[in-house]
Amino acid sequence: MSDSSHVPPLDPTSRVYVAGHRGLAGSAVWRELERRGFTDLVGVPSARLDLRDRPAVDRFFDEVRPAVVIDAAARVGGILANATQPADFLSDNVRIQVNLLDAAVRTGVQRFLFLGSTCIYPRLAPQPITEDALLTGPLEETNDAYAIAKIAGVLHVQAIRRQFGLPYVSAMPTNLYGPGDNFSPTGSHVLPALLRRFHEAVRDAVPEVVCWGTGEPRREFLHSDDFASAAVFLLEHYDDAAPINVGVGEDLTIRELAETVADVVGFRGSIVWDTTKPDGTPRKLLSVDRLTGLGWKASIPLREGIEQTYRWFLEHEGEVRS
Ligand SMILES: NC(=O)C1=CN([C@@H]2O[C@H](COP(=O)(O)OP(=O)(O)OC[C@H]3O[C@@H](n4cnc5c(N)ncnc54)[C@H](OP(=O)(O)O)[C@@H]3O)[C@@H](O)[C@H]2O)C=CC1
Ligand SMILES: C[C@H]1O[C@H](OP(=O)(O)OP(=O)(O)OC[C@H]2O[C@@H](n3cnc4c(=O)[nH]c(N)nc43)[C@H](O)[C@@H]2O)[C@@H](O)[C@@H](O)C1=O
Repeated sequence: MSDSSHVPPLDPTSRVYVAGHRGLAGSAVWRELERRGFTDLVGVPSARLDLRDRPAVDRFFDEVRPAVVIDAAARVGGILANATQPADFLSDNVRIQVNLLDAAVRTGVQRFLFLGSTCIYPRLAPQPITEDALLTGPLEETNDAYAIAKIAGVLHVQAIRRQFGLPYVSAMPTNLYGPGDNFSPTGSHVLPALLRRFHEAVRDAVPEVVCWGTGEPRREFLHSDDFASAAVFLLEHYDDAAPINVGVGEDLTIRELAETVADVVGFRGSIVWDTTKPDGTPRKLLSVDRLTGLGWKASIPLREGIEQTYRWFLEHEGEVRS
């Protein structure tokens, strides 16, 4: 297990490259680093640096020479995007992470945080899911291609530790939400999708909202600001080959989530379940014992986080990703 005592604190003047700094997780990590006084942050939009382009990534690392890399860049999407574009999810994510990790090793990056996902764990893993459930059973079919890419990333980090002795680590966030999320009606995750759908139903006086699946699956949700706090904490307190779960350790049904979102948004109509859409994994509640054992705990209650994200959505409705 990790030994926090030998992880040196991050120097706030060191150059930190946040890959995917405009995304949900990356933008929150950026804000957290700024809040903690980091003065040399680097971020480049995908339109200027496509991380699938290996020569471009190599040139970027040669020029910029970051000391620390947080990899929050990936092709990311909800259950439908994953199920319908598996080749893109596998190919893009393998290329992005391989290019970043290889360039980091080659140019002497000191610390690297790779972000996986809870979908790396078997579909029917015992609950709550501990980190040692990895590779113990079959994956959930709706996101197996994405999961295999992420598992390759975890193994790549472990191989780098073995071969080069570098203190690179992997974190497995549970389902995230927050300001700057993707609110696409078909491509996004459930929480932003429902915020938007219920909001539009209220706005347009529609009496009925359709949600996907049976409503029975259980999910856990972590606010992106909490995630960012954990990410920086891990860079300073975690140095182990095993991936570490990042979550709250509590879940709810999708039906309960829909009712909460409806209440926050002020929707008083009926909720209908479209069972032609997939449920996905029945449950993926994380064990967060390893993380809490190091001294970190989530602090934003779900209802409060949803209210805050809805306020953000209202202020940015015209510019949200869709
Ligand atoms: N959201 C969630 O619920 C969860 C997310 N994760 C993981 O966290 C990480 C961040 O996810 P999240 O913030 O939600 O995702 P987002 O979609 O919000 O952000 C992803 C970022 O990756 C960048 N990106 C994508 N493709 C490329 C590319 N080819 N070249 C350069 N940059 C690229 C995008 O940059 P740009 O904006 O410039 O186009 C974007 O800002 C991912 O690794 C994801 O797998 C893990 C568990 C749950
Ligand atoms: C983070 C995680 O995200 C994905 O896995 P997922 O947890 O299944 O994610 P989801 O948020 O899309 O769905 C959660 C549940 O919610 C239900 N649901 C209801 N109504 C809507 C809806 O309107 N949109 C969506 N997307 N889901 C809906 C939906 O049917 C499912 O039962 C993978 O990309 C995976 O690879 C991954 O890592």
